[in-house]
Amino acid sequence: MTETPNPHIISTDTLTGEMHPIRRAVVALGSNLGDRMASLQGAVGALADTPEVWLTDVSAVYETEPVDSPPDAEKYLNAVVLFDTTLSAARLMDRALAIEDAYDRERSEVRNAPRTLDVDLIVVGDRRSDEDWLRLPHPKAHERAFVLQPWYDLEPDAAIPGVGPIAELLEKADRHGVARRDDLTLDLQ
Ligand SMILES: Nc1ncnc2c1ncn2[C@@H]1O[C@H](COP(=O)(O)OP(=O)(O)OP(=O)(O)O)[C@@H](O)[C@H]1O
Ligand SMILES: Nc1nc2c(c(=O)[nH]1)N=C(CO)CN2
Repeated sequence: MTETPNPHIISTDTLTGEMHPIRRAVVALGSNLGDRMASLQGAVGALADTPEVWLTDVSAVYETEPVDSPPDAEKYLNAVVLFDTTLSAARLMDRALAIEDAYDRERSEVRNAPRTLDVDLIVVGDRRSDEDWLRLPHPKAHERAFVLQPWYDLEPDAAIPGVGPIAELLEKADRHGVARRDDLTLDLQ
């Protein structure tokens, strides 16, 4: 793992010249197709290798019943990754999509079709966005136990900006079918 930088660092985007302060980000990973652990670990490694991204923590792995999915969908493995970054949310979104593509993610017309890898941006500092290509905070994170539970394990006092503390959200969420797999672990790298 790379060392977390001084929190007062501000980086200048080499293309746009924009200045970005360092921000905390939470990314949720999911896989229910192929070698699920290999995809999740690959995504953690790819995030760790991203310039201007400094991983701070990776959660336990949870095996979860598919939510809002086709009837034959297999169980997911889910985890969350926490990091500091000076990248803009737009660049993080590009990076998330590129990491999914690197793990053979197919984009199907079927809603919530099985996928080798899903990389969702949950929060990026207090950035808000309501564009189709970038919604922040993630519009479904507040009701998804497969996101809230692994995040809560790492940061019980965290909150989703503009929504509320994750401890309260988790109490209201349906935790059925969300099982911690202590036999599976992801390396921070
Ligand atoms: N916070 C976000 N995280 C990830 N993708 C996002 C986000 N906001 C918008 N998107 C857009 O959503 C598209 C990816 O949708 P995808 O098919 O992966 O959604 P999904 O993961 O199936 O659904 P869900 O949003 O329910 O998790 C991308 O084009 C991406 O730009
Ligand atoms: N358990 C679980 N269910 C899901 C998941 C997921 O990651 N885990 N992702 C989905 C689409 O993003 C739809 N349903």
